[in-house]
Amino acid sequence: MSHKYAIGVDYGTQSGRAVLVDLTNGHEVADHVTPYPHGVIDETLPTSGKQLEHDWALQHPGDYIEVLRRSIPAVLAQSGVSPADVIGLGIDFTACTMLPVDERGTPLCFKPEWSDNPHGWVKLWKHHAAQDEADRLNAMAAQRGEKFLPRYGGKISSEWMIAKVWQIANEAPDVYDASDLFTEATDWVISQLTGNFVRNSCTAGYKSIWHKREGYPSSDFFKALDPRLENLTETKLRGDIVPLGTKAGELTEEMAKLTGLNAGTAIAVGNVDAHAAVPAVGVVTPGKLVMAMGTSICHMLLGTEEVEVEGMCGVVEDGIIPGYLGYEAGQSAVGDIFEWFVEEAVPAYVKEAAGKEGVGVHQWLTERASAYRPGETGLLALDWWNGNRSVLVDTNLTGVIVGFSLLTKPEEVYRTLLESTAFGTRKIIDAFHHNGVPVDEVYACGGLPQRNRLLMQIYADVTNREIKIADSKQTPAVGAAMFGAVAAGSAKGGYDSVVDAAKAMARVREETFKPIPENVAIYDKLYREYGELHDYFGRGANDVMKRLKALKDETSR
Ligand SMILES: Nc1ncnc2c1ncn2[C@@H]1O[C@H](COP(=O)(O)OP(=O)(O)O)[C@@H](O)[C@H]1O
Ligand SMILES: O=C(CO)[C@H](O)[C@H](O)COP(=O)(O)O
Repeated sequence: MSHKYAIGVDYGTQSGRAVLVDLTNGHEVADHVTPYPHGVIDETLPTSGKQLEHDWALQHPGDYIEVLRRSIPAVLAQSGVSPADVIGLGIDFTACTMLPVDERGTPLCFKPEWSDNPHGWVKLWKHHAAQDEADRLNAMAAQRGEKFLPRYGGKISSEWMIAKVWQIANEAPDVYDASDLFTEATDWVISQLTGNFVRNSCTAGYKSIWHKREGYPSSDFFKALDPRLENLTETKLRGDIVPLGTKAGELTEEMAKLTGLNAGTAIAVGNVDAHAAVPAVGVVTPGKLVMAMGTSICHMLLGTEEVEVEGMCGVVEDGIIPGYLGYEAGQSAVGDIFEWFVEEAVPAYVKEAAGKEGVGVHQWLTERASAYRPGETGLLALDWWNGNRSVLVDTNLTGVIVGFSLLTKPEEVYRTLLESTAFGTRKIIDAFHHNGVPVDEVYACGGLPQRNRLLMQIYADVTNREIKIADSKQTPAVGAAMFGAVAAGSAKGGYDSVVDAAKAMARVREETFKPIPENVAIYDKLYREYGELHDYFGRGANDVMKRLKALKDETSR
């Protein structure tokens, strides 16, 4: 049998990337990135220029197809691999990134009657405008003692499906009525590739409160939330829910023309970006935390028992690797915080100096920030620029920096922001480790470990753990390709399980980041201070962040 390949497509926040992977060794033969033509839509609708409210984040579903149209032919051309040797394709996506579609699977925003209604569009994972609905859902679930709540760390996030669907029902009942299905974008793209609509158990479990043994919450619960939602799960959330690695179907003739692949190529069911990354770094057993580090961080961990951990995003049986409980936690802004600083808060002289030296602003700041020892800036920050997604689970929390003086330099602030995200990660690691889900090893993948060594050293020092780095530029995409190979199966030159695929294809670099004992000691002290601030602002001692946000909403209305 000739050499076989699979393609993985990773749909990130700002772009989609395709990787063509050699199935014998996981080698990335070719990759190609397509920035979304419409990017993240958070100010105005591209159709009419209609203004969006605060906390909205939308996407254009056509951009997802554009990624297939541009990036798949590009990797085929770059590699020279024959489409006949590409036996499978898998995708992974941000989540919960959801959209309403009609009976034919057409996104409502493609239809003239809905294109000017923001609720007809894709709500991106970081759309945070359904916080009211999430709060009411959590209060009702707690009051009724719903068994599902502890599985999600005690709180369902406003980023997830039910809060987003309920927001649509509340703010745009006509869109709600016109929607035949609400679907994760990952399942929608797969339905476009294969002509079959199936839901994957990963997003259903983590984002739509579905449980392998118990199914969705009861219709009584949904009725108590809102009578309109009573039959939601049998109607607008209907659809077979199938495990990761299942073959969703085969590439249609139409999509074969668009992508240059052969019709009939095996297509795996959709997956989530961070979850797909886990087998790609070779993690198929418990005790090993995988951090997918980019715009945000998702922390992924396998366990053998269902344990309740404060603020975790969720625990789902078979949610990452079949046979294990998959735990997820996360920080909703990490790279996004650094980007905010670079775009919005550095003085002009920094940009000029970086330009003169021919380096990016991140690199300029990082080089200077590296000259400081831990504690030397006198600064400490809370990493809540986009709310808090784990432990506190509250999108109404905001950022803080303490310790400014007239001598504070931009590179010190940048370093402090890097450190704040590492403290956020340590909170999550501690929550798991001290509650029965051990974290013995840490792995990192995603864009950040490739770009910023200082950041990775800080994470090793703050967590006091050695960090192994994925030997891949596009780890989730490689993971998605592995699932594509599993969908194809060994008879076609793929694999029969993702564990087999990981054994052959996963790769980490030889170089690791090891904690430096003197840094660990200082960061322990700073982490205690971080904990004080965290609890003071985050656990109700001082709700100033929420009052400011409410005032902002009131005055800008
Ligand atoms: N040198 C750098 N140091 C730290 N962060 C960086 C650097 N360069 C880019 N970033 C951040 O990386 C993030 C993008 O991460 P990436 O993994 O490529 O994307 P995504 O999260 O969409 O998958 C952006 O938020 C950006 O601010
Ligand atoms: O919550 C998620 C997964 O469960 C999001 O998909 C993720 O946080 C966004 O990913 P990225 O930072 O790579 O764009």
